[in-house]
Amino acid sequence: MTVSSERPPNGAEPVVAVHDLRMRYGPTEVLRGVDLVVHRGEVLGLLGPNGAGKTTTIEILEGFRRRSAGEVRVLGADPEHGDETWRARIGVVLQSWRDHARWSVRELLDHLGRYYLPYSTADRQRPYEVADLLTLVGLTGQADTPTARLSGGQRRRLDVAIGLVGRPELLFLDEPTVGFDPQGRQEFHDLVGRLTEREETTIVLTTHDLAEAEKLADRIVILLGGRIVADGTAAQLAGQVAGRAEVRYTRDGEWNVHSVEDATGHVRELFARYGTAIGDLEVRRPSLEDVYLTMVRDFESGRRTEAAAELTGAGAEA
Ligand SMILES: Nc1ncnc2c1ncn2[C@@H]1O[C@H](COP(=O)(O)OP(=O)(O)OP(=O)(O)O)[C@@H](O)[C@H]1O
Repeated sequence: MTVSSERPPNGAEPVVAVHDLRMRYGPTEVLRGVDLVVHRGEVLGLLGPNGAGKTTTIEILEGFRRRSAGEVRVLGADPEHGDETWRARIGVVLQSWRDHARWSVRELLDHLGRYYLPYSTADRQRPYEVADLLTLVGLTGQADTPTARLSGGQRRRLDVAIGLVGRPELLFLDEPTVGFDPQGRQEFHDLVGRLTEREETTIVLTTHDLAEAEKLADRIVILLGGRIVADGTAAQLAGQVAGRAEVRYTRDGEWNVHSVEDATGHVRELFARYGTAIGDLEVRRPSLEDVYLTMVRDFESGRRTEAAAELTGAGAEA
C-alpha cells in the first residue's frame, strides 16, 4: 500500500496520509511503521498510553518535528516542506500559551488574526471575525479581560480560539479538555460539533478521556508499541476485541445476568419463552474504555512474554 492509493470513494485526496512513518529518538524507536489516513470533515481520535508517541505523531504532521523515515502528506504537501500558505490552513491547539499576560482576549486574537489576512480565499475568509470567534468558543463575556486573569477553563477556550483564528481546514487538538469542568467539557464537545458541521474542519485530537473520544471521534485509532493496532468506529473496535454483551433482566422479580455474543437474538428468545415475566431489561455493550484497556493489557502481556522469551533465549546462549 502506498499513500497515494488511499483515496475515498469520491476520489478526493485525504487530508492526512501517512505510510510507514518511523521516528527514532537516539536509540529508541518510538514510531515503528505508522499508517494513517484522515479524510475531509472527519474527527479522528488518536489514543494511546503515556509515551506511546501521539504528540510525536501530531508534531510530525504539523511540520514541527522531522521524521526519521516514511511518507507523510498533509493537505497535499509534505509537512517538512510546507510553506506559509500551507501553514495558514492548519490550526494547532497546544498546551496553554502563557505569553501576552497583559493583553486582553480580544487584543490577542486580533493580533494573531492579522497574520492570516493574506491567506484569505473566496471560500474561506481569514481570519475569523473576533466577535464570531468569541461567540463560538463562549468567551464573549471575557473579551476585554487580560489573558492572565482567565480561569483555567477559560484559558483553554482561548487556546482553542487561537487554534481557530486562521479558520483552519485541519485542526490539531492535543488533549483539549484537560482542566475543564463537566460543563466546560460539554460546551467544548458542542463546539467541536459546530466546527465540523459549519466549517467542515477536519480534526485530529488526542485525549486520555475515552468517553470523550467515543463521543467526538468519527473514527478512533490506537497507537501501541509504535504502531496503529486498531482503527475504526468505537462500535467496530468493540466488535473486534470483545464481541460479548451483557444482558441483565429480572424474571418473575429475580435478577439474571448473561454474557452473550448475540444480544438481540438472546433478548428475542427471552421474550418468546417468558413473555411478560421479563422485566428491567438492560443490554450493556463493551464501552470504548473496556476495549482500550483490553488492548493495552494484551499488548503489555505480549511484551512481557516476548521479554521473558528473550531472556530465556539469552540464558540458553550463555
Ligand atoms: N525530544 C525528545 N527527545 C527524546 N525523546 C523524546 C522526545 N520527545 C518525546 N520523546 C520520547 O518519545 C516517547 C513518545 O513521546 P510522546 O510525547 O510522543 O508520547 P505521547 O503519546 O504524546 O505521551 P503522553 O500521553 O504522555 O502525552 C516518550 O518515551 C518520550 O519520552
